[in-house]
Amino acid sequence: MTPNENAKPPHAPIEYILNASCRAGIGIVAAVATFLAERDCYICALEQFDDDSTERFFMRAVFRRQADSPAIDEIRSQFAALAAGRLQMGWKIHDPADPVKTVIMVSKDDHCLDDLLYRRRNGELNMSVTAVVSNHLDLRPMVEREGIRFIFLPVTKDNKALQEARLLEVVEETGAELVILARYMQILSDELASRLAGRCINIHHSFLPGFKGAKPYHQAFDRGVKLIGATAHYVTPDLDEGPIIEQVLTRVDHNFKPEQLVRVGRDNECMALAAAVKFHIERRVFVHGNKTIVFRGS
Ligand SMILES: Nc1nc2c(c(=O)[nH]1)N[C@@H](CN(C=O)c1ccc(C(=O)N[C@@H](CCC(=O)O)C(=O)O)cc1)CN2
Repeated sequence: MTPNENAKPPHAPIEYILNASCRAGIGIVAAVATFLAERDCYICALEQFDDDSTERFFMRAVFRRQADSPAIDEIRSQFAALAAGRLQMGWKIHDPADPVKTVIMVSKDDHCLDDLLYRRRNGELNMSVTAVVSNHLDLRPMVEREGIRFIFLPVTKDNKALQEARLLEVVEETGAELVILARYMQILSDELASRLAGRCINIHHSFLPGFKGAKPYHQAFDRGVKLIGATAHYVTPDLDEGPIIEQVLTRVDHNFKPEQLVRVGRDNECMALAAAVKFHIERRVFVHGNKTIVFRGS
């Protein structure tokens, strides 16, 4: 059997991810590093960012517990005390070994869904897909072939609220932490978008701000663009206006026919969405106002 290059080596030490943010100031990194060192924890990655405009500080630390380290829940409760003190920190310690429970929403286009499921299969995306929800039946066979639950929720002007309530039930009953709009072609209501704030990622078929609405690549052809792109962003009530997580661009020129632009567009969408989902799952993304801080690592 060919070795899976993505597979983690057996007995890889357990790593935890600390995400924290607070008012910028002196000694924050030192305080966190000292806290971890005093508990015999080894910091194997640390990234931080100071937003001068809002005097806000953000950090992502990856650390390993060692033989003499307290249990992780003990570390969490002890860190709560530190964070509640002078630092006044918002924080969370994640166990990256836990697959992120995810609901994927699709309409008729299959390229992003297919790409995400492949990357899940090869271990690139540590997510467990609890359901695929669609307003069309086109992709049911490919989803059920993967052994994943397919939920058909056709949307009309009259049943939109009911179907959105059903979607929220699916998210809650499956414990989904993430919703991915993988070319889902219905606009989520303000209420649903707000309920899913910071945990719903959409792929937009252009380099935002760009060509809105139908046939963006034909609009690109008519406009004679030299670059085409795709944008993965968190969903907000404002269509295509959510915090951008990742963008992918490809240089094109006058030789590209519309169908070729569509093909390049599909690849861009898959790459931008997969990268954004990976950053989210690896706890590399902070939302700050209507923007993101993404600790991409080395
Ligand atoms: N609240 C939000 N919902 C959605 C967003 C978003 O940014 N905020 N993004 C869209 C995806 N999308 C572009 O990326 C998009 C999808 C659909 C439409 C649209 O006009 N849809 C029509 C119906 C079309 C159809 O049935 O095929 C509509 O909803 O009336 C625009 C942009 C996903 N949802």
